This record gives sequence, C-alpha cells and structure tokens, in this order.
Amino acid sequence: MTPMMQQYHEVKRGLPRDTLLLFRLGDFYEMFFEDAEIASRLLGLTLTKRGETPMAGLPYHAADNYVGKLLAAGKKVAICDQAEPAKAGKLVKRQLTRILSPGTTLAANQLDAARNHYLCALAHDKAGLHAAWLDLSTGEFKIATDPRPENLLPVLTALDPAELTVAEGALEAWKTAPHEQTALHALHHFAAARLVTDLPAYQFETAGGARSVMNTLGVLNLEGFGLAPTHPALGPAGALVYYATENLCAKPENLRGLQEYRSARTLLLDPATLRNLEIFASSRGTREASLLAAINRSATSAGARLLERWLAAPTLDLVEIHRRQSIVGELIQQSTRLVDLRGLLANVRDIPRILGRLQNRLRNPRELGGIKDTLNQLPHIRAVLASFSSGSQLSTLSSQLQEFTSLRELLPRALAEELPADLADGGYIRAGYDTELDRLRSLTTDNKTWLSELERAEQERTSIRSLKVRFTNNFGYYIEITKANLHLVPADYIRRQTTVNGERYVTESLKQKEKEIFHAEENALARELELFNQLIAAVLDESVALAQTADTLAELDVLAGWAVLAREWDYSRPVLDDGDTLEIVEGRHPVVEQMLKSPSAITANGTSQAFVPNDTVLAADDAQLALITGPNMAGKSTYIRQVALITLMAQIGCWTPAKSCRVGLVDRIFSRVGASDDLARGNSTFMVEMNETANILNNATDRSLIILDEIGRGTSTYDGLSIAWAVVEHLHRGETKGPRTLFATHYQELTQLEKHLTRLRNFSVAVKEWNDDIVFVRRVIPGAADRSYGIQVARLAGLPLSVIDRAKTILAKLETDDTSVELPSAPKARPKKKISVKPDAEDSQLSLL
Ligand SMILES: Nc1ncnc2c1ncn2[C@@H]1O[C@H](COP(=O)(O)OP(=O)(O)OP(=O)(O)O)[C@@H](O)[C@H]1O
Repeated sequence: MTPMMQQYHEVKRGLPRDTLLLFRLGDFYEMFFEDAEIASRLLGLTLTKRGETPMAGLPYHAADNYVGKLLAAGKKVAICDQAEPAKAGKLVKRQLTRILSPGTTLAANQLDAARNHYLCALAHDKAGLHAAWLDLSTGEFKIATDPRPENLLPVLTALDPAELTVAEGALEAWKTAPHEQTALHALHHFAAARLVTDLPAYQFETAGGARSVMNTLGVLNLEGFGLAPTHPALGPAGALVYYATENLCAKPENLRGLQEYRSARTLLLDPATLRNLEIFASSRGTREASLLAAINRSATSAGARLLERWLAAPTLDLVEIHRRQSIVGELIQQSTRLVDLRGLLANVRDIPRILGRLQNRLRNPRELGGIKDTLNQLPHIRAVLASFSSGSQLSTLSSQLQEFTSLRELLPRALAEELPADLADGGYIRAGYDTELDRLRSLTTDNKTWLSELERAEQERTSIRSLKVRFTNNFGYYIEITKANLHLVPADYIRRQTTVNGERYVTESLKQKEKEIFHAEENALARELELFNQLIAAVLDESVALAQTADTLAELDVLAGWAVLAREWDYSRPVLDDGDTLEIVEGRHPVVEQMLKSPSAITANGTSQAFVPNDTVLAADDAQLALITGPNMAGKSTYIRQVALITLMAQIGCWTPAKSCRVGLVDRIFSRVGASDDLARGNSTFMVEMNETANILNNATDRSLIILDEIGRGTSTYDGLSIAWAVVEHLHRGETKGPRTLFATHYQELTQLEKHLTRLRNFSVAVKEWNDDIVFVRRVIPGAADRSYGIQVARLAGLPLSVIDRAKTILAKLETDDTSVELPSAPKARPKKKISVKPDAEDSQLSLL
C-alpha cells in the first residue's frame, strides 16, 4: 500500500460507519472504493480505476454543491483536507476538517434559509421522554422532558428535525414494545421517518451530559438557565454536544445557552393536527397553500424561521400575546413608515447563520459583507422606529437594537466593495485601509508594469514585433516567440518549452522578477488574511450583542409582516383572555380566502369568487359542541378548519381574518379531518381515523378546541354512526363543561341529539335549490340541515346522467321505507327514546334489484 493510501485508511478507520470520505488531492476531492461507487451513482460522477482501486473525484471549488446533494440523499460526508502546502515528491499532511451530516451542516447552500434546521436527541425511560434539540446553524439549544411522550411529540413533529440521535437499540425497543404502549409506537413512528444516528448508550447519561453541556457552554453550573444538573434531558443534550463536536472536529462555538421547553406553557398541536390543518405544508406536501405560507410576509430568512418556531409552539402567555398584537397594531397605524421599515429589513442579512459559520470556522469575506450590510441598516431602522410613539411596545423593542458604532465604522472602511467568495482569491480588503497591505500590493503592480516594459524593450532589442511576455499557472512567466522569428532569438534566452506555434523562453532577469512577483503576491495575501482575522475577531467580540440584535430584528420582521398582512386582507385584532369562550364574527379561512383571490382562481371574465364570512360562538359551559350538517361541497370542512386556524393565529399574536374575535386561551387544538391512510405502515384508513380519535378523547381537556370532520365515515353506516354518536356523547360528558368542539357530519341522525345534550347546538351550511340544481351560498346558519344533496353534487362532478337517474330512483325508494332503532344506552338525564334512522341499506338494495 502506498503511504498516501495508508494515510487514507487511517482517516477512514476513525469515521463513523456510512460516512463517505472526501480526500483532498490537489484541486480535487477524491473518493475511493465503495465511497466512490456510491458517490458516482448519486452524483453522476465518472467512476475510474487506478490499479484495482475504484475512484471518483470532484473539483474542490464545487464541493459545496456536491456535498449538498449527498446530504439531501441522507448521506454523511467527511472532509479531509491538506494541512500544509504541497511540496513535490513529499506526502502532504492531511487532516479531517469536519464531518457533515443532514443535521449538522452549516453551509448556506445546504440549508433552507427560511427554515430552522434541527438535530434532535431522544431518550425514553420510566420517567418519560427526554429530548434535546439544537440548531447548529443558529446556536438555538433546547431541552424538554415529559412523563407523557404525547406532550412532547407534537412540538418535535413541528420542529421536523433533519436528523435524530438515539442510544443504540432504542429504535428497535420502541418498535417491538407491547402493543398497548402506544406512546412508544408513536415515538418509533416519529423516528423511523427520519435519518437516525445511533450513539453508544453511555453518551446519553445525565451526569456526563450535564458535564459536557457545561463544558461546551463554558459555564460552571446550569443554574443560570434554571436547570438542575440532574435534569434527565441533559443526557440527550450531552449526546447532541458530543455528536456536534465530533462532526465539527471542534467544540461548537455558537451555542448561546440552554433553554427548557415546557409543554404546559404552549398550545399543543398534535402531529395529526399539524398535517390536517396544513400548518407547515399543504396536503400535497408543498409549503404553498399552507397556513405558514399564508401568514408569512417576513422580509428576512431569520424572520421566516422565527415565525416557524412561533407556529410550532404557540405560547399560552397572555402578556406575550398582547405584546405582539400591540406592536402589529402600532405598525398598522403608520402605513408609510411601515413601508420604509420593510424596505430596510429587506437589506438585513442572515446574522444568526453568518455568526454560526464564523464561530465554527467556516469563514469567507462575503459573510463579513453580510454583517456590514446589516449594521448599515440599524441606524435607519432605529430612526424609523423612533418616529412611533414613545413608551410603547415598539419602542421597547427598538431599544433592544444596538448600534455597534465602532464595527459599523470599521467594516465599510476595511472591506472592499466587491467581495470574493473565497479567501484564497484575495482582494477583499479595501485599498487605503492598511499601509502595509498597500505597500505589498504596489510591489505587485510595480512588477506588472515592469513586465509590460520588459515586453516593449525586448521587442525593440530583438526586432520581433510579435514577442509576448505571458503567464500560465504551470510555467509561470515566459517570453513567447513564434516559429517564423526563432532565428532572431538572442543568445541569453533560455529555452523552456516548444509549442505548436513556437518556443517559450525565460531570461535570468525574468526568473528573478517572477520570484519577486510571487513573493509579493503571497505576502499581500498573507497580510490580507491577517487583517481578515482581525476583523473576524472584532465581529466575534460582539457576537452576543449581534445575536440579540438579530433576534430583535427577526421579531420586528415577523410583526411588520403581519401588519402588512392585516392591512392587505383586512384582519382585526383578536381579544384574548383566559375565559373559555370562542366568538368569531365574520370569520374567514386565511388560506382559502387568499386562494380564491389568486390569479389562477380568477375566471375568464375577470371575476373571482369572494369568500363568504361566517360567525362562530362556542363556550365550554354553554354552546360547547356545534354539530354542523349540510350538503356535500357546502363548506363544512372549510368552516371548521377556519375556526381552528383563527384560534391558532390569535394565539401566536397575529391578527385574524374576522371582523372581530374573542378567544379564551386554548391549551390544545385537536383535529380529525378527512381520510388519509398509512398503508405503508400497515394501517388502514379506518385505523388511522380511530387512532386519531382515540388520541383526542384521551387527551382533550376542557380548555381544548376540537374539530372533527366526518367521524365514522370509514366503516359501515351503522358502525360509523354509532361511533360518531358515542364520540359526541363522550365529548359532552362533563357535568357543566367540556372542550369546545366543532363536529361536521353527514349523519343527519346525530342532529336529534340536540334535544338530549344540553350543550350541543345544531348548525348547517345553507344551500339554495333551483329546480333540480343547488346553489352553494356558504352560509352557516343555526339549525340542522334537512338533506344532503349528494346526488346533485355528484351530478355537478360529472357522473353519467344514467347513474344519477338511477341513484335518484334508489334514494326515493330508500326514503319511503322506515325502520327504527333504539337509542344507545343513554347518559344520565336523557330519556330512552326511539329515533328514526335510514332503513337497512342492504335489504332495501336487494329489493330494488
Ligand atoms: N365560506 C366560503 N366562501 C367561499 N367559498 C367557500 C367557502 N367555504 C367553502 N368554500 C369552497 O367550497 C369548497 C368545498 O368546501 P368544503 O370542502 O368545506 O365542503 P364540505 O361541506 O366539507 O364538503 P364534503 O362534505 O363533500 O366534504 C372549498 O374548496 C372552497 O373553495
């Protein structure tokens, strides 16, 4: 084995398995053996062979892009660089620079700017679920523990980590847990869908975790973060720090602290609800048409990420909600200033991620340029904010923005106008900033003038007018003489190379000058680097203040975006309190409303359908349960979703699409909507529906908001009806109150429950009949619907007329028959009584045949 191959194997041996090693050889990163085969397949690189060794290479300057693709394919990539300048004939030292994995990458082009990027560690024991999560690109670091995994899984799902770490064997243990341990199965379900990295179990021990966390944060104890050293989530936190350190090949330098997340302080949105209500992604999996997209008007990526965090864990803190609302209110008042502010924010760069890279040794001149541009905006932003009334929430926010006077003066003075992406290119320090650098640079320019003068002088001396002084990377400087003039070449020329058209020569003085030029360039680059490092140090000295200012800017950005949104769509400020009512006057669905106005929804004659607003009144102890019936396509699902979305928007501090709205704080929003199946994991549509319903019935409190759409539809009519019925009764079971619930159904029979369940109210979505047609008016009105118009809607959908006619005949027959069933065993205070339900479909069908 060659010494270089030995070096390769030594590095490779130390890597975790499944990690591709990119080994720097000159201007290329090479991969060998199986790595070469995998990478050539994933990246479309040519697979070559040296001897028996398969290899594939990629140019080092394009590495970021290729690595991005490998990470996206779920691979981990180790980068091994040359640790000293190469010398001919000598094996250069090489060292592992960093390992990149989907959860620990920091390069801007490998991260979605508008999304947080979490690495998460999980451990489960008798005391419950312990979790830690870390966004290495911004330094956000949190832990949480909860005896009930169900309380943590919602927020973890919303965070959508790019990578998980668990103790070896944990995944298998969760998978094979006894069937009734549903929490463990949910945990397995959550983990199995992601990239999971196993770590030895001892990395998850609490005491060791506490030590490595303190060590990384540079603190002597965790009291400053309000955490005891025995907090069980310190185990996973330690595992995260260990894994990040391994990957960065250094301690992560940008962790700012450790915060505890408490589920009791946030509105929980369980995973099914996040999906059903299309909070972060639409049902098609795109961000477009999600609630997030509908309410995001941020001008900066840090703002977009903050909004994502607010939505993932809406607060239950009324003071905080009111603070956000008031700032939106102040901004709305001053429309021209709001426009100015947004213009300034658009020039704010991604400071949290820039700092993350600078602190973790990923440095290039453009990052400093980003800081410079942002700092330039600060005085203007503060000036705009100062023109709002003093003593307000906005002025408090403004006071958290620092000015960084000396950095703001230093960076524009030091940095050139155009910045290269690579330090090696040089030229990023402005002329006039440093006299030493200017002197070194002038040597280079002087030398270049010398070269052009040499060319002129040699042309004269030799009488060869085509004589040229040229430069290539391989040969350095030389004099080029064409074939026709070779007889004129003076004796002191030294021949170096023959080309197709002529010969290349050097002279002693040219060789000497070449040395001087290279030396001067090298010295200039070295001086630039020195100055660059001083600038980085000056920036990092302010890193804490910069990070705080960046947080404030992100907040301002989200809130200014909401002010624009509220103006654009005529939103109003909701009233939030700790009561348990929910009143919405003229509420609209934020996403559907925007879609109806989108260019694609505008018809050929230039009109678009307007969204029809509707009211809602719910109260835990009064109108607790709204049962909504109505024809297909009438707007039931839209209506119940809009209530949930308005509530959620209100609780993150956003204004809401309603004329007015009052929300008594909600601790959880649950939803069971539509039919989705999970066939890949062995669950039928009905099973998913029942799982989700079970979760709601087991976990809802009197403070929760529940929306249920067509419960029981996935099974036979009677089974479905009975289940729906029992679910309604269960939700109404409290003596005086229960969770605020909206229940949309096609089971007309359920409307009769209004007579027996005191807190149930019937509503329906009205339609108008026109001959045999129906017209949707989208109005929710009190009282039950009388029929479901399924056949008319089916006709609108284009079912063949013969089928429609036949269906009508069958329906007429079914409706003339009558049978009765007993009410299921009644909850107290309900007299036993018979109500009519549809006849047994099976029998009647037979008689029709
Ligand atoms: N208030 C409204 N204003 C305008 N358009 C609406 C309104 N509500 C619903 N729509 C439109 O009507 C369509 C059907 O609504 P939705 O899916 O809520 O009906 P549904 O009653 O739940 O139907 P089904 O019972 O068949 O599931 C929606 O796609 C939406 O575009």
